Amino acid sequence: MRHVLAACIIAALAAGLVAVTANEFYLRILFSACVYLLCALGMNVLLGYAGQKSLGQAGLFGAGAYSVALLTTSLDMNPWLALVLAVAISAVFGVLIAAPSLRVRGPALAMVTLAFGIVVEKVVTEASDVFGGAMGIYAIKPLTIGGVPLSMAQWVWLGIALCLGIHLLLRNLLTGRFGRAFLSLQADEIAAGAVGVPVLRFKVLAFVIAAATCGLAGALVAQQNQYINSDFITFNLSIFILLVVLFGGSGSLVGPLLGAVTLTLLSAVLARWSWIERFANGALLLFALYAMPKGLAGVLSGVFGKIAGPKAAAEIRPPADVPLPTRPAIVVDGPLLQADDVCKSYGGVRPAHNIGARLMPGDIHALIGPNGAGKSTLINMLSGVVRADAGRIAFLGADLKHATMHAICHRGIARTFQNLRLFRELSVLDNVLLGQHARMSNGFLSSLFGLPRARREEARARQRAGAILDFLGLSHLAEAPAGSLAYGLQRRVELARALATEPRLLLLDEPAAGLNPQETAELGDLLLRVRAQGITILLVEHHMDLVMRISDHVIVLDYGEKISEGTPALVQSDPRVMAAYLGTDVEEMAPASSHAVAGLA
Ligand SMILES: Nc1ncnc2c1ncn2[C@@H]1O[C@H](COP(=O)(O)OP(=O)(O)OP(=O)(O)O)[C@@H](O)[C@H]1O
Repeated sequence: MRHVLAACIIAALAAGLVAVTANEFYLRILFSACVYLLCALGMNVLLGYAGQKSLGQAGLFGAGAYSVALLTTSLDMNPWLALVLAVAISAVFGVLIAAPSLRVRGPALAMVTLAFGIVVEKVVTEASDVFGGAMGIYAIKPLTIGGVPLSMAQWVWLGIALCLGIHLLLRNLLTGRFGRAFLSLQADEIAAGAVGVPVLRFKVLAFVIAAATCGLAGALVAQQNQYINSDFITFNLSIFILLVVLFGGSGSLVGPLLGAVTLTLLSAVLARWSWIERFANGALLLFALYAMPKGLAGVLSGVFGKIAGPKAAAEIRPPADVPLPTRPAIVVDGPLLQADDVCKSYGGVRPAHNIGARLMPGDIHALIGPNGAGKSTLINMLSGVVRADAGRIAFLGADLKHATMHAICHRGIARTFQNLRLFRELSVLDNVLLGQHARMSNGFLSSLFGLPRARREEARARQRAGAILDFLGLSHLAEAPAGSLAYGLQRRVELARALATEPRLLLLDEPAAGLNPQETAELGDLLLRVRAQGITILLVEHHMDLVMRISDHVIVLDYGEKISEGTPALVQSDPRVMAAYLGTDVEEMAPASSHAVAGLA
């Protein structure tokens, strides 16, 4: 509520300023600040949260402006209705511009969106029959109240009200399930998919939000001026919108406001000298990128953070004996997961060849084998990170071969990664809450409007995340950035995140890698406690002492083929396993096999 109150006070002060300002020039500056703020609010979701770089926002601004122009001039539509439709049309363009983001990333995506902006600019310039070319479109209907066009002060009040409303709506969205999901895309798309975030859907959503606010800004400008031409839709505008977000602080809720107010005022001061204005904008962009990576908002929060003083160091706490939040128990008749004749090859390398496995519920299964045997590849196929070339993978009877990563997570398979894939910049709690993403049911609208359902789901997810952190002895570290922790703790946070998806099957890819003997022993105890909660585990591990101590069933791979499986004792006495580990023939190993394999531990 404090944030809402502060936003309302700022908006009321700005509105009050409008009431006492008769000067049209100042009112136009305030209106421009509102227009840029609208663009920046959506762009902040796209760039600051979802991490998608777009240089084509001018094209979306143009989509809104020309839509409202054509709807009110050619179709004589009511200006308010035209404004709403212009936003919807811009949102559709947002879907179009999002399409390339599903295939390309980083600078390549920036180039594609840049091309979109240039294409829009060229189309409206060249297609003079429709868009009026360089002459533009005149006599656009302005917004009216009771048939009377808005005065300049009323335009600014409308701009302030829209900025306030959209800011508060986006704040609802970004401080919960959706905001975390956007941030996870920016951090690591594979990890995001593994915790149940539908990566493609969320990318498109971020583009649509940015397109809608940019289109709204364009439509307002066209209606206020009652005129639009291609000079409004230049590459400079795209850069300026980007600069507003970066300079204000991308990924911060107040960043767009800080950026829009500062840069609009600066442009107004420098407007007389256009070459200085461009130079200043370029210099500020460089400055923002190099000296203030978190923008003005980052600088301010750094200053206030220092005044508040450093946080007290957290002491280590033992795990609590609390139950894990889990899915309702089901009776499984047969294996939980069954893989049959699964194959995978990369060119000449064949990490999986006709592999079959039956994972019985409630057991700890271990997948072992020498380096390069194909263990991670099998885990990747089971979790949807890579697709099997052939064979069948069935989980609780459903075929997983073509399922996406997030769908597999929704079904109840969670995983950790051989090389940690934490959301390093996010807190431990947010990492675990991301694990709850698939278990939350609040959709877009309930999150946007902060409806009771969204609040209930958030409270429930936080309570469950708290229980998981207690279970793993991490609750005292909840607010620490995950990337700041010691390696062993980071591994535990990744386990907590996987457990937060409330899996039926937990896939662990070398969870003891990099741990010291004491940490490895503690991990073993922890996994036994996880199994006791009814969660089946498949563990890839090189630490044979750990494998032999906790596993019920061991599968051995070598050169992409299953060479042995059974109880730890059975596998230990299998000469083929010893031969695979020592790189010798089976015949040579046979006499001394059981002693020798025991020696692996
Ligand atoms: N994306 C890929 N492209 C090409 N080759 C790959 C790819 N992924 C895995 N491989 C190859 O497949 C083989 C099996 O790799 P995988 O990582 O599954 O083995 P592993 O048993 O997990 O090994 P380690 O114990 O060393 O992690 C290796 O030769 C590896 O180089």
